[in-house]
Amino acid sequence: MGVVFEPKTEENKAGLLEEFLEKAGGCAVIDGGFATQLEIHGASINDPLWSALCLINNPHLISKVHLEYLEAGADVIVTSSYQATLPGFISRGLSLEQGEKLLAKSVELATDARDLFWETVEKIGDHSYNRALVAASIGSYGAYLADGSEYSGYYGDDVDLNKLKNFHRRRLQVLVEAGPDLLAFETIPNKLETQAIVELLEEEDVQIPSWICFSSVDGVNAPSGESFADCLQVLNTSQRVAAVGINCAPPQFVHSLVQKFNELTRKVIVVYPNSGEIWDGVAKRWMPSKCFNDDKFKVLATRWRDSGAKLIGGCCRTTPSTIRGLSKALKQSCLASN
Ligand SMILES: C[S+](C)CC[C@H](N)C(=O)O
Ligand SMILES: N[C@@H](CCS)C(=O)O
Ligand SMILES: [Zn+2]
Repeated sequence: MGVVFEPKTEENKAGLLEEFLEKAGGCAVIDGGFATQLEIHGASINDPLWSALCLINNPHLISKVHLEYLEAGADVIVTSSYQATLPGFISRGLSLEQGEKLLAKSVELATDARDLFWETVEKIGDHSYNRALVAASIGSYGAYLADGSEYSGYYGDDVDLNKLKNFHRRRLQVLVEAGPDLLAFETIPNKLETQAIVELLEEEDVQIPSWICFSSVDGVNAPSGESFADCLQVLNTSQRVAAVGINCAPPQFVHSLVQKFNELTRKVIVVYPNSGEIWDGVAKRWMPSKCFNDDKFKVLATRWRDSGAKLIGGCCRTTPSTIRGLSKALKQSCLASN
């Protein structure tokens, strides 16, 4: 029988992630590529809103994908809000209020799927699932720009700390209000945005634990070329950041980055790389590169776990099948080491 995790009150949310990990046996599984699985089901997301387009025109598909990842063994599911932004929705002719409702809906779709799935498996009795946590996705400013800059870290000379804080503020408030268990800042590419997030979490007195994940294109530094030592120094000062790591970078970079992060932080380390394909921000498609199939991904994942990562999943171009294999491998290795 898996872990049943009691909902937390405002005052004791801070330790939620650590407690969850402990009860789950030391490591937990995150879901896989969300937009990828929407596309596999036929969603057309070649749009400035990318996967968030489905919040407008296909919310049922979002629920279906959440359920598929839960069934595959995800302990944490990430909402469909990666590229859901208020300016993005407004530029499609939606009102501010409609945009805010869509953001809240992204959390509601995930929590409803989690609750429905849990109700179903509880009836089975003997199962190995944990009651999943819902992490609200907050994509970087570069994701909103839809120009590939989440992989370059170059936002232009007119983008300063205040502009980034103002970009993130209202969406953060609305997502927090919707009541997810965690906040997942994804594909952060530079130190300036890291600073903006840390300051914003403080200014908004956010009680929900966050993870902050960077992309990486060289396997050594943040995409901007700034060192992870510099970026993590900013994060280490924040009590509100529970976990730090890497998402949507190629799998072959992850092992050495986990080792590096072990030296740079005492926070939980989270990794969910993509399949190894490279995003072409101009052509807006994934280019084949050193791709990792599910079997290779699974083997690497146990290595990431052995080197200290405690939250492990997949990002773009990974699927429920990737997560199923990874979940089996990690849960076996968690049990073996406990
Ligand atoms: C994680 S990337 C593949 C998301 C899509 C990108 N921000 C774009 O809109 O082009
Ligand atoms: N949570 C997002 C991240 C894109 S990089 C997704 O899986 O689609
Ligand atoms: Zn990704």
